[in-house]
Amino acid sequence: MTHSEGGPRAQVAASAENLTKIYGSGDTEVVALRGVSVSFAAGEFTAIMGPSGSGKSTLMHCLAGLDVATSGSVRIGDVELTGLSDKAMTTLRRDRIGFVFQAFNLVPTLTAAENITLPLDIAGRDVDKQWFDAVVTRLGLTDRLTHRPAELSGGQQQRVACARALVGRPDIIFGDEPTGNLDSRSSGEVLEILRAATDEFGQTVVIVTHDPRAASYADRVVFLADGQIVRELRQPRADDVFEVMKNLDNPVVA
Ligand SMILES: Nc1ncnc2c1ncn2[C@@H]1O[C@H](COP(=O)(O)OP(=O)(O)OP(=O)(O)O)[C@@H](O)[C@H]1O
Repeated sequence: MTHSEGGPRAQVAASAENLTKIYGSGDTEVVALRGVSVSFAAGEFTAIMGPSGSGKSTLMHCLAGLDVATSGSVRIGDVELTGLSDKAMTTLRRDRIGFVFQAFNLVPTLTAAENITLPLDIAGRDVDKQWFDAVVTRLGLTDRLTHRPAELSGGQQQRVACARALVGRPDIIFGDEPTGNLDSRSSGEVLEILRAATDEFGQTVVIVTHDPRAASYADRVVFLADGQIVRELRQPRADDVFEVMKNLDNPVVA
């Protein structure tokens, strides 16, 4: 098993090595990732930030097995994703990874409660009723459980997607702008529960965000610019994150 600096939290939940992603070819070629190497310690909450187009979503999608890199390798725990069959990949995603993406991907014909337990139902796993109640209560969804997505606000739909990612207690939760559509109160609730997922349940959380305040909930912020990791902050304060972002957005000033 791979270890980073040592200590009880040094187990690696996910990692990328020398990841390159090229979209298109010839005149339309876009190099989205240029040899990115990064690892995410188990039980840590990491935020990925960077200017628009810097490669954040591409990196997250490659890490989560939703997209395939042009070269380099990705591991979830000790499983190397390259070369996994579609079936093995689907099983790994289903059993070990939770997703909170901006496009909520809720099933319109199912109620909120049914959407939340859907991945567990598909996997034939039991729902831990106590944990389900705890998640739903903390996300303020208790009186919305019988509603269908169309009867919920955007923020409520996002919280249902968040509950769905948490309820199976996956090893690692990936969020692409999980608070992007939320007001500051809902946003705080989602971030608090992601924080609790790491602190209380030892899950690993990796989110992409543009919001320095959201990033300040993380243990670590990794900054991307032009497809490369250019900076990292530990125990980030929103002000410090904001300063780094300002300089990345205006590289001449940096
Ligand atoms: N499917 C695609 N085909 C071609 N180019 C793509 C594709 N997806 C992303 N890109 C390009 O790759 C680069 C990185 O995109 P990516 O979405 O990863 O950036 P991002 O940092 O997440 O941006 P944003 O903050 O605006 O969401 C951009 O130049 C983008 O235009």
